[in-house]
Amino acid sequence: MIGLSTAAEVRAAEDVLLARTREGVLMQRAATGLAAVCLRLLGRAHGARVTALVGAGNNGGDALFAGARLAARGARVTAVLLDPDRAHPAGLAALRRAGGRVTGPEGPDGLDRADLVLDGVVGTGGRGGLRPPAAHLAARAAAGPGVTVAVDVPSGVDADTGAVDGEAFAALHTVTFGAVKPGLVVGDGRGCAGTVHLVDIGLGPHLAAPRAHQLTDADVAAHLQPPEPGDDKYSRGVVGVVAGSAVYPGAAVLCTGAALRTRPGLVRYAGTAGDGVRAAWPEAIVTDGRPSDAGRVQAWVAGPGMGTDDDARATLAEVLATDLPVVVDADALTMAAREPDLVRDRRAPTVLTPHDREFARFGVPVGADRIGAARRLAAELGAVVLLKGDATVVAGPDGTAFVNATGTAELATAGTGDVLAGILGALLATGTPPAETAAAAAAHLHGRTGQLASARGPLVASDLVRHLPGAVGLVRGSATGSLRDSGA
Ligand SMILES: NC(=O)C1=CN([C@@H]2O[C@H](COP(=O)(O)OP(=O)(O)OC[C@H]3O[C@@H](n4cnc5c(N)ncnc54)[C@H](O)[C@@H]3O)[C@@H](O)[C@H]2O)[C@@H](O)CC1
Ligand SMILES: Nc1ncnc2c1ncn2[C@@H]1O[C@H](COP(=O)(O)OP(=O)(O)O)[C@@H](O)[C@H]1O
Ligand SMILES: [K+]
Repeated sequence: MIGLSTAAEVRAAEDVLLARTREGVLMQRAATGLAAVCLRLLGRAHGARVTALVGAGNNGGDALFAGARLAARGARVTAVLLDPDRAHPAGLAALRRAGGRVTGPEGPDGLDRADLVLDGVVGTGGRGGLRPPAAHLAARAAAGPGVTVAVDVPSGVDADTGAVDGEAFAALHTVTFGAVKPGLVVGDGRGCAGTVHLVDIGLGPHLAAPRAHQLTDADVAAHLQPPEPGDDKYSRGVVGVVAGSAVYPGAAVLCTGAALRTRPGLVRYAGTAGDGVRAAWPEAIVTDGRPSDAGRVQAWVAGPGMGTDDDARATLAEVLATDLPVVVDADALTMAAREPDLVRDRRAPTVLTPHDREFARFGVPVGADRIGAARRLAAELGAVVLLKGDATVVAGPDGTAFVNATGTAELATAGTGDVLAGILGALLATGTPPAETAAAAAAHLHGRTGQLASARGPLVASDLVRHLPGAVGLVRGSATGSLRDSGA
């Protein structure tokens, strides 16, 4: 798991370490790591043109020291000081000693010819969007030829939430120190950060346990283990699906198929799309009756394509009245938003899977802080909230959060959400991981499946179902690979 630490958590750990190390040691560690990534990106130092945008705080200090290291190896470095009187004095002296050039915000900045642009305007000390001279330089850097590299956090991005209030630096790479900040992987900040490189500056032992994480293939593989000799179809988790309708059988077919393809134990379907499900998935056990006619299950998936009429409402209420985990998706979300007590009164885990418009039906729009929004609704309803999007966020009622690290924009097509609901049902039915972890694992697997299914071109939702076994194998396989890589 990759921990996501807030700016305050990083600062607290830095304070402990600063008191125990010689002055400037942490900044040197940061600048050394930063310069090493820049060298890798440049491929050579000698003759490379580097422009560093330098603000008045320690973030600017990192950029100046890294610039000094690059200049010492023969790079032609220009530091653009946004506030010349307040630039980090030791960093500035180091850059000058190494032969770097220094100019002001209106001076010859070299942005039109740079091979690499360092953004050291602001880091974790930043508030709000970039102000005029910095905003103008950031826009020129984005339009210019240089590889854009943000120091710690792209300037203008809120490190904790990923919110961008106004202008921000658009980086192709972000070199971040001590811990990955949530704002680099979620919301608008994710788009500004590009590829994130983590530099270890020794904060690890002093960091508070993070309240947000990203799962890796290895984490998810632990929930996708192959069956053992003693397993039977029941022990692998029995999923119940209430979805689709006679008019719209597609959602039921996709959801049932996804549950079967994730963990082929047993899937029971109850509803009015039974004929479609029977035709597509002879493996499923289908009843045209109510959920209580379906037989015993270990988790329910409710909602995709089921409608919101009185009959659908009664079906949803029946499922929610059980003491089993329930995925509340699509039409079931619309009904739950009308009657939140249906969810609030439950004791068994409930996972709500809204996209932004469905989320807003619960009263407040998502806004720029996606983790905060998911946490708020999760706490209010005592449920797990899986907020779909470019980087899907999962939050539990206790504030535990996950940001998904897999996926592709090719998933923005009808029916892919129905597939996610089916995957999630399959993972919940075994009852082993906590519901928020199961939800995060489902989002991870769904994203990997999207990547696999779109490797050669656009995907439709049924392609996802077809590629699920391959994606499960891929996640299991790369987990084994990463264990080997680490020498375990
Ligand atoms: N504390 C430490 O020991 C370490 C800090 N490090 C670096 O220090 C950074 C934090 O440094 P600081 O706390 O000095 O703060 P920053 O350097 O992030 O920002 C503070 C400065 O930015 C200005 N500013 C704030 N918002 C702005 C905006 N929207 N537009 C333009 N200017 C704005 C402020 O007026 C202030 O001068 C980290 O992000 C990291 O890069 C690293 O060197 C590692 C060690
Ligand atoms: N731009 C995007 N980038 C990555 N994933 C996306 C993007 N847009 C949508 N997705 C993913 O695709 C799925 C869409 O689900 P949903 O909106 O419920 O679709 P539907 O209701 O048609 O099934 C979600 O898992 C979401 O995270
Ligand atoms: K920065």
